[in-house]
Amino acid sequence: MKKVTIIYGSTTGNTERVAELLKSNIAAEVTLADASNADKEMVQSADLILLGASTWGYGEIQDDFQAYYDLMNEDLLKGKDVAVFGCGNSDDFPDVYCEAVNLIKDKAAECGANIIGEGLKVDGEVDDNVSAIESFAKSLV
Ligand SMILES: Cc1cc2nc3c(=O)[nH]c(=O)nc-3n(C[C@H](O)[C@H](O)[C@H](O)COP(=O)(O)O)c2cc1C
Repeated sequence: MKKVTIIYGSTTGNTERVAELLKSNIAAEVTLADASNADKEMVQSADLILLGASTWGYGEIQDDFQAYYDLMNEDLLKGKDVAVFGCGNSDDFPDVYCEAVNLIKDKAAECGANIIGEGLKVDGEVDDNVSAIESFAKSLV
């Protein structure tokens, strides 16, 4: 069975909930970790890594994930398959909607990761996006 590691940053719990829904819907052995508890081994041992964060401030990466983002490098990610996800709000922040997802994807690509798909952006309430989250999960493995 494939090994998938999901690393997320979430302030009010929305991206955490998305990460849990992804875990439930991916047919793989899944390790789930908050970015503040993530370690190198869980990335090295995974066939696919999902990196997720919400966007705060004005187009900024959620705080816990920002610290992880700063540590992302070639040594960690070169040649690894990576997909990205995150929560945001397009009504209130149309110009920087889910910008964290874009920033994480760009940094992972710069670090030599193979980016899988466009990623998943969850707009507003998680409950309104469950079927899109399930479809994204199923598209990955
Ligand atoms: C002060 C504040 C700033 C925010 N800034 C952005 C933003 O720049 N872009 C965006 O798409 N969403 C923004 N949001 C919406 C959050 O990303 C959204 O509520 C998200 O679901 C939070 O996810 P979390 O609970 O995983 O942290 C902001 C929300 C607040 C309250």
